[in-house]
Amino acid sequence: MQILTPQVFWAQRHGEIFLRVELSDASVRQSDPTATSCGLTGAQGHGAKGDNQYEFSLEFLEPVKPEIHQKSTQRQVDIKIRKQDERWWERLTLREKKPLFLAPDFDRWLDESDAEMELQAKEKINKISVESRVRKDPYMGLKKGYLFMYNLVQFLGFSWIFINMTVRLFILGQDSFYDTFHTTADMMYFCQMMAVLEVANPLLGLVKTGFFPAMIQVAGRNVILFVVFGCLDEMQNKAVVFFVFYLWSSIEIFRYPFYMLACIGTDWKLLTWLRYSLWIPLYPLGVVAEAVAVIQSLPIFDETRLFSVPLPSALGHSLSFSYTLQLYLVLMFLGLFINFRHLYKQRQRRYRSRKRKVH
Ligand SMILES: CCCCCCCCCCCCC/C=C/C(=O)SCCNC(=O)CCNC(=O)[C@H](O)C(C)(C)COP(=O)(O)OP(=O)(O)OC[C@H]1O[C@@H](n2cnc3c(N)ncnc32)[C@H](O)[C@@H]1OP(=O)(O)O
Repeated sequence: MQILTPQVFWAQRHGEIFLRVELSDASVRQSDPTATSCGLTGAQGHGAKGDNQYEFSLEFLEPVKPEIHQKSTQRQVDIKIRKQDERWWERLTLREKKPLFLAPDFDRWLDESDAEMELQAKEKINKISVESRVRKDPYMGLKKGYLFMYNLVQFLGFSWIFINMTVRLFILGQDSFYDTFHTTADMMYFCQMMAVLEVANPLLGLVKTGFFPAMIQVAGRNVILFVVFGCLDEMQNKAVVFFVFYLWSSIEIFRYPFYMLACIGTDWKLLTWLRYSLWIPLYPLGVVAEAVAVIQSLPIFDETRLFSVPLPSALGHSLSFSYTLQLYLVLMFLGLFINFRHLYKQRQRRYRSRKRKVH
């Protein structure tokens, strides 16, 4: 019996080869696939020249995986082969001259860029279906609602402080420096007490923030606010209060709205940039302003003996709290280093992942 070659149509994607063999009602035996070739042997079916035995073999341009999916239907034989490496082939066969029985399958045909778009769309659908399969946290809405409200309250509080100080600066000029504490301290107390939640939030798994950087930030500010300014009347009308409060609030009026938008899955480019860039000048300036406040408070603590630790008479009268603050000054710069590194990494991570998303 004469053995004929069937008409074979082909198309490709980055990861697969599709072959459509024009053989109806075929009983097909697949030739043993190798890493670089595939075909059919002894296929009995109805082809272009009627009922007959058909076979073909193709030597591929690049290696393929040995497992082959083959399906014989009333109209045709479909063969799907996976490529060894997921990349676009410039042609199907090793030999540049295409065999006469081979033609493009225009029903499946895509050029490289269309196939890439199809791949991206598939990946997107897969991602969505995986996400929807992951069990939803039943308290997600509650958590997001709480975080949104927290950030909103902090945003309003710090905006009030910032606007109040800016307006007073315009109206009173330098004179406004000296009564910053009396006009804004209550609101600052409120905001900074609330900020303790920022240490609790990562512990409760509500946000991905590192516990340690948040603790350094909140504890560092609260020592300055409640101990250095809050406990010493003499410090409260010093100009340094203005600079400390102004630097704190300048970052927070951008950080909290950024978090608010994150809670509702939104991201404004400019706001994100401000949140991840403003700290570069503001954080060191803030720590310098805080250090000036601590240094100015040292003689006052020495004089007033506030928080001094009584010592046995052989060792002297008492140990001034200013020694603790001198140690704190060293910790401040250590804290600055830790948080500066943390914020730098956060910035890198944010912009690296965004770049990856764009490409
Ligand atoms: C006895 C005491 C000892 C202590 C000794 C310590 C010494 C202290 C020295 C240090 C002194 C510091 C004093 C401070 C001075 C100043 O503040 S000066 C002014 C300038 N300051 C700043 O710029 C700092 C601002 N602060 C911060 O950025 C943070 O507080 C941080 C903890 C330092 C870092 O923020 P972090 O949250 O880690 O980074 P993010 O990238 O923003 O967040 C991570 C992810 O978590 C999400 N998230 C975080 N919080 C919230 C929230 N409230 N609501 C919703 N979502 C939140 C955020 O969206 C991120 O998610 P992804 O984007 O999905 O990653």
